[in-house]
Amino acid sequence: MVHIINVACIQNCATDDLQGNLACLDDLIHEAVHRGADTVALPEACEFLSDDNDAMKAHAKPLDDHSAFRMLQSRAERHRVWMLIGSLTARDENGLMVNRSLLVNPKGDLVSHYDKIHMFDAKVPGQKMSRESDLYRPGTRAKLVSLFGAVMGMSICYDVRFPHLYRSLAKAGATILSVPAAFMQATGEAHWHSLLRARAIENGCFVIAPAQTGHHYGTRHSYGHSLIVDPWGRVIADAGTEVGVSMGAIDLDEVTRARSSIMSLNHDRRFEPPAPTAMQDPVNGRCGA
Ligand SMILES: O=C(O)CNC(=O)[C@H](CS)NC(=O)CCC(=O)C(=O)O
Repeated sequence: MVHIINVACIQNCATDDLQGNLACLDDLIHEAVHRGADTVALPEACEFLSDDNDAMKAHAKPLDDHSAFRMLQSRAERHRVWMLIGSLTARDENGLMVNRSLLVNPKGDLVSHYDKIHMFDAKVPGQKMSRESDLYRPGTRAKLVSLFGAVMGMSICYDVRFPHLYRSLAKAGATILSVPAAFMQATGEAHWHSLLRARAIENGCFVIAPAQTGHHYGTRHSYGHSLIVDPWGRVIADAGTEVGVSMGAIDLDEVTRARSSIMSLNHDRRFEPPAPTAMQDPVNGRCGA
């Protein structure tokens, strides 16, 4: 097993200009390879974002007819790198739209994919209501993949708010967790670093989180700050807010070090859930008068 993996997080700002987005990604991938990356990680929805649902639907293609997928796959092969395509807007075997994360090996073969499980249906102040579930068919299975002999658990963006997903990935053997994202500016400022560091610390895992940044359209801004976090919770790469590439060396011995010091991953205990209390306000969890 390789112990050091040189990961590049690509940080871009997708719009509804597919060719422009792909040209930008192509340049950034080139830069990442030039800087010594053996693994290149791209954000969620890295190839296309539009506020027009009809444009999203028209863009969503099955993988065998997906020009962005074909282009990125060819770059993995050309540069002989592993590529985590954080996600593409695609269609499944039944023609339903999925927010799909893909791992491509250095030969250009698609090794595995993961469909985002948790749909971002949210009302953030100052933003239009987000209803991801209007467009996408949510995934129903968690996925592990092998990367240089390390086990990586896949996820996407809003999934980061559901810690039991990562617990199950770590329990099943993951030592790296991928969380590609297009996190909102407002929620990113409040939550992004904390959520990612918590997932790393509580599971003794590296977290790789390539993210989108900047102004996409209308009122939509992404937070940026693509992060790589080590299993002790140290941020080893933070891309800030510019479009670009940030690099981090993943030393898998850090997983052993963190887990042999704090063994919380092995200290889970079964317990009875608390009985619901009639006295509690179901919304705020406060005791009734
Ligand atoms: O729309 C697409 O096609 C791609 N999907 C996304 O960008 C998704 C749904 S809008 N974004 C998030 O999950 C942000 C989560 C977030 O910001 C939070 O949890 O605070």
